[in-house]
This record gives sequence, structure tokens and C-alpha cells, in this order.
Amino acid sequence: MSSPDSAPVPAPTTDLRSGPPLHEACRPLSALVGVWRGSGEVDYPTIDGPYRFGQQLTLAHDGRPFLRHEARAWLLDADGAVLRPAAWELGWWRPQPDGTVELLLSHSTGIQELFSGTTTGQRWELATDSVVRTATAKDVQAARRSYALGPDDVLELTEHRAMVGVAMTQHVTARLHRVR
Ligand code: HEM
Repeated sequence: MSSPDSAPVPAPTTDLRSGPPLHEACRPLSALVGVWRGSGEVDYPTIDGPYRFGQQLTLAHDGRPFLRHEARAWLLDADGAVLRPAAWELGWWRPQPDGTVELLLSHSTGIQELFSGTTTGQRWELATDSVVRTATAKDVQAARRSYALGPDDVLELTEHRAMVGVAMTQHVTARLHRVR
């Protein structure tokens, strides 16, 4: 019997060997499914950086033609100790029949983004089509994000952002390793 807190439909899974089969449409994204963790560097012309941070990214599926995205980050001190929680985003990857991919991201900071992009081998390049903000959110205009999976199974994240009056400039770069 299912536990009281689980819905009576397949639970999202990061394990491609059990649970519902990955939907055919998600095949271009299959290498991304899993739990990834690692560290990176964040900086921007308006902040007092660079800072080191840790990040965990979970990409799960329930057999339907999309992936569920969750990424949490935390700032690190020079010795690698956790200073405090940082960015937290939730979203959905929606692969399309023409080979493009849509990504919806919702940030805890009051920002919602719609990205569109491409899959080229083991590289995913995305750029925002639209960004909307709550009344109190910071002025984020646009972003470009890429994930690239190297032969050493390292997932490299790079993100450029146009925000708070600055043109598109790198904000985040990270190297994540598969933990599951
Ligand atoms: C791994 C992901 C990220 C990390 C570790 C990170 C970290 C930081 C840090 C440390 C700052 C300096 C202010 C502070 O200490 O809080 C900052 C500023 C900022 N970040 Fe990020 N960030 C990340 C992703 C994002 C994303 C996804 C967005 C937009 C949706 C974003 C938008 C901003 C903005 C608007 C500022 C303020 C700039 C300013 O007012 O000068 N960041 N970020």
C-alpha cells in the first residue's frame, strides 16, 4: 500500500533501471536524468565575489515526456564548509519533436523563466524567451545557460545573465558529478 504522503500515480524517479520506462521523447535528455552534485564559482560585476558554492541538481521523470528539475545551491567558505543556503529553483524540461527543448524554471527569488534551446550530443544550450518577476524581485532581464557532459562524466554548468542594469555576463559556473 502506498504511504499517505504519496500520490496514487508513479513517483518521479532518477533511476533509469527501475520504475516507469523513460518516455521516447526524453531520449535526448536521458544522460541528464539523475542526481548531480558538485561545486562552482559565482561572480557578477555588481557583487563582492567571486564566491565558491556547492550545488545539487536532480532531474527525474515519471514516464511522461518531460523531466522534473530541482537545483539547490549553498555558499562555501575557503575551506569548503557550508556558509548558507543560496539559489533554489524548480522546473520542467520539455523535449520537442523537432529536437528543441523547452525549460521552465521557477526561482525562490520571485523570478520565472521560460528557456528554449537545443541538444547537441551531450551538450544542452538554452536561452530565455521570457522572464517575469514578482513586484519585489530583482531586475533580471535574460539568461543563457548550458549543461555539457564530458567524457569523465562531469556535468559542466555555465550561466550568463543580464540583470540589475548589466549586459549578459557570466554569473555561475559549476562542475557536477553523478551521485545517483
Ligand atoms: C548556483 C546558482 C547561484 C548562486 C550560487 C548564486 C549566488 C549569488 C550570490 C552569492 C550573490 C551575491 C548576493 C548574495 O550574497 O546573495 C548573487 C547575486 C544575485 N544573483 Fe545569483 N546565484 C545563483 C543563481 C542565480 C539565478 C538563477 C538568478 C536569477 C534567476 C540569480 C540572480 C541574482 C541577482 C539578481 C543577484 C543580485 C545582483 C545585485 O543586486 O547586484 N542568481 N547570486
